[in-house]
Amino acid sequence: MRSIVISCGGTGGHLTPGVALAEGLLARGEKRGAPTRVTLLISQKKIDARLSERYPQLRFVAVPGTGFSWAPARLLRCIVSQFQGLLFCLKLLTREKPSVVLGMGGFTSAGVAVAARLLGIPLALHESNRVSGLATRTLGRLAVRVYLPEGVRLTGIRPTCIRHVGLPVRCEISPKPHGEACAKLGLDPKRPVIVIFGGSQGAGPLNDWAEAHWSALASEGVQVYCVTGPGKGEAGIRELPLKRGGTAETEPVELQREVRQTNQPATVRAVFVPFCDDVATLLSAADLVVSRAGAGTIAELIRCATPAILVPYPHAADDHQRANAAFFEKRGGGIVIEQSELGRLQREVLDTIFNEWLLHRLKQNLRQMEREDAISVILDDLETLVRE
Ligand SMILES: CC(=O)N[C@H]1[C@@H](OP(=O)(O)OP(=O)(O)OC[C@H]2O[C@@H](n3ccc(=O)[nH]c3=O)[C@H](O)[C@@H]2O)O[C@H](CO)[C@@H](O)[C@@H]1O
Repeated sequence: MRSIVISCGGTGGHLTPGVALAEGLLARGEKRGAPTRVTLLISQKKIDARLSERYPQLRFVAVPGTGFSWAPARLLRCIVSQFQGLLFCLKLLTREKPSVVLGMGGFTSAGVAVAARLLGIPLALHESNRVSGLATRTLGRLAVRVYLPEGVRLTGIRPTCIRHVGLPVRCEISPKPHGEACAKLGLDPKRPVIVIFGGSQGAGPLNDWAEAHWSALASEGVQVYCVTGPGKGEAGIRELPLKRGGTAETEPVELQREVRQTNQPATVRAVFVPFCDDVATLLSAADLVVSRAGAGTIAELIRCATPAILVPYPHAADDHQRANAAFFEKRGGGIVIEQSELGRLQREVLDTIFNEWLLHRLKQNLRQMEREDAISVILDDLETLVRE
């Protein structure tokens, strides 16, 4: 394949699978001595800039465009910016002449998909969620290939265009030794760790829950590591002194300056950070994760075999997070709690994190869940499409 344009902007959940495919293409090109020119289209949102700066070896281009909304002012902004995005993509595709365009869903896919169609460039779309998004539903008819998660159907698309395949996960996401991961995060590997993770934007209700409950968890000896999301929550380290029996006192102590070097810290710690650049370490340190049910997070939990309690975002488009979470629970990777039921989350966390048999069982199930290499499946298929 000479050149490809991958549209993957808007959220971390769209961008990181695009990065995973781009890394796969670069590796293939190097092995074959025939590099593919990869261009990743992202949005102008801060989260895209934050994530993409970690991959200087890849070529990112920010494209105009905002998400769809029925609110009149935002709808107008969406129409104008999508038109600007279409003009931008027409110019870019005319210049680049890619062999294929791949859209990973989301609002940044619209302009480039229409531009590809107008210029006669084959278009493929990838859907990561268990309910197809607006972009896949509307643009699917323009595509020669639509990749859907296992068992997901989409009406109005020719069945011969559909391939079922999972979410491409970046090569850096793989399980690391638990002790090393804890040490990297400043946590004690001998004590249970719960990670709270709200996806690329963070989740206010999960952050609030972590603030309200970290000291109760610490008093049971459980450490908390909460990724609040950029611009959300209050970063810092909170600690409770240890009692003799190993559980903590109930009065928090301030420990913002000192990071203890000993293997046996005399306190139980809760760490709050706005963003995490090393998700493999984060998930490898966790005995249990409490998170939103974004497709990206779920695929990474599976890759690292980390059990989770999922709290789906109740306002996600077409309620796709509930569908993602239900599938994960059905496969035995963890359990689902509704946001309206956060009152029982502490009990669920303690019951699960101290139940070694259950954690072991969930890990075993997670290891059974990833059966294929999504990157190879998609890249092989795209190469076939281009040859045809
Ligand atoms: C609120 C909402 O509608 N979110 C959607 C958004 O996901 P959103 O971006 O919120 O979350 P996902 O869980 O899908 O993916 C997040 C990605 O960002 C990375 N990351 C996140 C935080 C961090 O500190 N560091 C970091 O690297 C994660 O490792 C992961 O690769 O798109 C997904 C894919 O269509 C959907 O499934 C989600 O429902």
